[in-house]
Amino acid sequence: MILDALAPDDVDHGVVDLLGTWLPQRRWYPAKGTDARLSPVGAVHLTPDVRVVLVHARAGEVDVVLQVPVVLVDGDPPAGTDVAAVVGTVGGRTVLDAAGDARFLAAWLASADGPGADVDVARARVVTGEQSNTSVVLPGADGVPVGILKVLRTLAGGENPDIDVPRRLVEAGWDGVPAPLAWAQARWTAPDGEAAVGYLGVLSTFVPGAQDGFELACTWAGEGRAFGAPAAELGATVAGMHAALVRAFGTTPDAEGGPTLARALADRLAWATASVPSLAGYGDGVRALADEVAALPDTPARQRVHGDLHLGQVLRSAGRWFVIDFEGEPLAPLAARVLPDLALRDVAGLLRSFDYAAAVGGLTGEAAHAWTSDARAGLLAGYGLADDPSSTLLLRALELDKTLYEAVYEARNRPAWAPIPQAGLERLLP
Ligand SMILES: Nc1ncnc2c1ncn2[C@@H]1O[C@H](COP(=O)(O)OP(=O)(O)O)[C@@H](O)[C@H]1O
Ligand SMILES: O=P(O)(O)O[C@H]1O[C@H](CO)[C@@H](O[C@H]2O[C@H](CO)[C@@H](O)[C@H](O)[C@H]2O)[C@H](O)[C@H]1O
Repeated sequence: MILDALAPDDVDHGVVDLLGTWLPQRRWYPAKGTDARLSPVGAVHLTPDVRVVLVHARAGEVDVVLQVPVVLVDGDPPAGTDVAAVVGTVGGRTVLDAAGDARFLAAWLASADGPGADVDVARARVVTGEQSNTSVVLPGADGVPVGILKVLRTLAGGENPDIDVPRRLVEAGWDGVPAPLAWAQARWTAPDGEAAVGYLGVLSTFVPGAQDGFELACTWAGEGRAFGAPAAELGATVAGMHAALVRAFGTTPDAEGGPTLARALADRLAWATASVPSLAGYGDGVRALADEVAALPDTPARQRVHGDLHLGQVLRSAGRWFVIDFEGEPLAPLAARVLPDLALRDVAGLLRSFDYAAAVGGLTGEAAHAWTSDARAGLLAGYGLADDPSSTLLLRALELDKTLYEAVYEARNRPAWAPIPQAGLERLLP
């Protein structure tokens, strides 16, 4: 079922007036530090008291439709209401942030598609700490977590790889991804006046006792503990994911694979240099490697891939790996993120992560080299990568491509970590 957003009414306008001060305090708000213009584009009424207000936010380069679910209660907030959940008052009704509210969660589940799950919405717990969306853990009647609902904060019409790809992987019989249990889609009028249909969120199977792969690797690196064994298991998991992606989406032969990748590398260099001009110093090295790649007689067929695979996108639980977050590189346009690509791009992403884990774990010099070499060897062996010159060259080119992306990502988001991709560039282009 697709939920239709109604045209904004007085309540929606009143809610949006309150959001000017409330939104900038949310971790997921993408226009922090700006004086964004906010206007309602519509609202999905899940019940008379629960609605999802869709808000157009514009500030500089930011031009997005945000999802703000709210619950309206008559009069003052009920006793025991978390003050952080109170957005304000509209027409004598209190407006509450609904993300973790049982009334919203029950209404959402009742409107969603998919197999569903038996959960106790009264025991919901909002996950703190992540940034781009809001995740809510939903336990069963016994209090044991069953699912995790991701409320997407920035809405987009069309396919959403973070939901569509796991759905297709599960259909293809792969169990290395948390299975989507319920998903909700809405139809709204986009700010350009066109109708848009897109996902509001997804409830996925909760992975119990999950450890974030990056935190795990950093801890092991910090303890000087070799990561080769879990890395090998991760390699096997990624190989299984790639095989399932082929079953689900097929492959696209690419007779021009070498020149295509060489052009992509040159484009990446130009893109990265535009943001971080000092990267121009690596131009000759990048171009030389691109020339080698362009001359490759053939490359593997292209297929759907994860697209932004790194250790922060994998969870480890009871000796198994699970892959999450299939949305691709957040800095790339959606159209580019859903194109078939080289499966080795995902392997290269994980190789880069080992450099990060070693650095964040505090390893330097020979100790860092030994730790990453062991993890790299484990991953490649587990993945089953042929040890031939063509694969080695492709992998090096894809690692270089990712490292250029990371140099821009770190310059924009975490300048203190910029030395990590910088060291990667030195290693890849000696
Ligand atoms: N299926 C799951 N089971 C258990 N924990 C999960 C699951 N999916 C996500 N998480 C936890 O929630 C966090 C945020 O999930 P993620 O998909 O990365 O959200 P976002 O897109 O907002 O960054 C993850 O880092 C992980 O710790
Ligand atoms: O997780 P996202 O999809 O938001 O990906 C972005 O952020 C990542 C950082 O959170 C970034 O990953 C880089 O840092 C990781 C350590 O924090 C490291 O493990 C990765 O190898 C490294 O690329 C990712 O590039 C970016 O798209």
